[in-house]
Amino acid sequence: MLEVTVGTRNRVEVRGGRIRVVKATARNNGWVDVGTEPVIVGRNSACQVVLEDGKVSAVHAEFVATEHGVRIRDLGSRNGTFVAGVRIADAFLMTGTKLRLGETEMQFEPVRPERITVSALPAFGPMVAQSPGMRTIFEKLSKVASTDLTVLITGETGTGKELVAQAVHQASPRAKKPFVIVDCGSIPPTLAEATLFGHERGAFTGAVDKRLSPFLEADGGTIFLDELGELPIDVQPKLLRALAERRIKSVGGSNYRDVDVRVLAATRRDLVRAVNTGAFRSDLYFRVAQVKVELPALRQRVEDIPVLVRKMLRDLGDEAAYERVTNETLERLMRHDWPGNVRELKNAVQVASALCGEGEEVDIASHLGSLAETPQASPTLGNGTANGSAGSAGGGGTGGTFSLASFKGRQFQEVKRDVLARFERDYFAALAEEAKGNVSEMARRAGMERAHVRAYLRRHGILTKGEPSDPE
Ligand SMILES: Nc1ncnc2c1ncn2[C@@H]1O[C@H](COP(=O)(O)OP(=O)(O)OP(=O)(O)O)[C@@H](O)[C@H]1O
Repeated sequence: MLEVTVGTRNRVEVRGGRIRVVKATARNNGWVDVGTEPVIVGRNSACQVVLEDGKVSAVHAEFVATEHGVRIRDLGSRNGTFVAGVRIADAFLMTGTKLRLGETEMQFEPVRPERITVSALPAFGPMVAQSPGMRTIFEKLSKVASTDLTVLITGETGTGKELVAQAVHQASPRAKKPFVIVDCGSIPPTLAEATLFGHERGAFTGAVDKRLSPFLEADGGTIFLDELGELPIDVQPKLLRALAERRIKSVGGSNYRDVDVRVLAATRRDLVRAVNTGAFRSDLYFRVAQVKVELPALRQRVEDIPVLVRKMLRDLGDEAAYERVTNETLERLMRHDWPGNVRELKNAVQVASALCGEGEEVDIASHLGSLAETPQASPTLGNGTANGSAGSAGGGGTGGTFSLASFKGRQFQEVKRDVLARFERDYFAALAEEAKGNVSEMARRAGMERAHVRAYLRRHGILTKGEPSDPE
């Protein structure tokens, strides 16, 4: 059994370095240290190292200290980033080397001694981790939580961006005030301003009622701007002004109102790259990214899997079941590539825990990918299958029966997968009917997150036509 470390603040070693411009003009010609906070180099005046070079992009490259050395990442620049004469997208710098950005030559050297020790925390709010990367993030979050700094959280789907935002709010002095989520990805472009800042009755065709701004709903608390990268470009300057001046005016309103909110934002998109393509305003980017938190994909931190599994079983009220998760299962989980990240793991743990009998092995590895968008499952079960219908092993709302004869000669895991798929389809079809297709209501009744419910609906082709009756 792999052991789980749950303890107090510990130390993590990262390898830092320093960079300086050796040729061409730069506002800062001295050495700039590269630590665990990213250093952005580019032409934009908000960059930490500003290069006055027409061949350099607004935000060109980023440097940050990691356990593997200083990571240099090209941020989608037009003319590229070169390390020792080789164009790179992403690289780790371990030894002194020459860099070129546009026509500017730079130099990198590792710090002496090479390793910087930073504090790290094994947990933050409901989140747990074992990997040095996540523990360093928890340490950073624990420091910024008490401030009013704006935090930009990035990461693939299911890495925990919303959970981080909630945890920061909970750990902040604003915890007793509202936490309001605005999903910028689902705002129709024409309604973006009215959705963000509210509108008066009759302000435009269709504005039959007055609508309060989420900034006012969150007064004294925190607003979480999810999928910020999807915000239409024409509303971006208005958001920037609202953040800078801390006041807003509703569409059709005549007065500004002061707002007291802490802003957290998240995006799956690489926003800094969107700055270079012109899809996202650089001034808004730097305003929102006062603190940047980049959540690694689960496949990049597989050592977190055992502690996550244990925590998930604990949340399900059965931490003792961790003893029934074999090393083989954990190893299989660690080899999986996790397209759905922690959400996919949580789903597999929930299903495995629900299906395993008393004292049986918790077979999480058999339920991987159950959130992936796969075509309809279970071709061999239910009504109209080639198999007879002797005996029933469940059966659901759509009236099919599972054929015991169809189990014969087939491997246990395969049959179990089929039965489960059939159960999922019947369960969600019945739920959709009951909740009249309202995804929020379905999520409430099922005790699941909306994203999960949507994934199951898509997987089984239920309400695929844009979830028409879902008012979200
Ligand atoms: N470190 C963690 N510890 C425990 N649970 C976690 C952790 N990270 C994520 N989760 C769980 O994984 C699921 C997905 O997390 P969340 O919704 O925050 O992801 P997200 O990055 O916002 O996803 P998306 O981009 O798809 O909206 C949630 O159920 C959350 O509780």
